[in-house]
Amino acid sequence: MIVGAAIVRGGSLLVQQRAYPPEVAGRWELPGGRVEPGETEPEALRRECVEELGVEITVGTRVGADVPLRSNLVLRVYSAELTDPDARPKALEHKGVRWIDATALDDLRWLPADLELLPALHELLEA
Ligand SMILES: Nc1nc2c([nH]c(=O)n2[C@H]2C[C@H](O)[C@@H](COP(=O)(O)OP(=O)(O)OP(=O)(O)O)O2)c(=O)[nH]1
Repeated sequence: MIVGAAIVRGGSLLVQQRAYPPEVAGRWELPGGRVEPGETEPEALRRECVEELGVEITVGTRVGADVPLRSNLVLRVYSAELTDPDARPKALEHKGVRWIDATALDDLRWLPADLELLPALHELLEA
């Protein structure tokens, strides 16, 4: 299971730009990663956000349907907020991070699997 966090603040979504591997470097994704043995999905998201962004998040509810990835993996997204709304997420393992509003969702060069999440992300940001 791969989990992703749709972190929203004031109508904007936090996105991060992959630095590796070369095939996908420069493409955008949601913070997150693999759920390790013994972790719950929210625990994995909180760990990944500390590792990738240096921030604590509060995990909410599921966003969209599971997206199948290669080799028996699926991507499952949860809504989230910064626990401290004034925290400044940093690109610790990525090329960059950015807050985008709903109008920018469709213009980003996403990882291919994330395109399936766009309707649900629109709904989340426009709610
Ligand atoms: N974090 C994240 N991964 C995504 C998204 N969309 C998508 O296809 N993926 C894929 C890319 C990777 O193949 C996989 C997550 O790998 P990762 O490298 O971020 O995870 P990780 O830190 O746990 O690393 P590893 O143990 O797999 O090396 O999921 C997304 O929006 N966010």
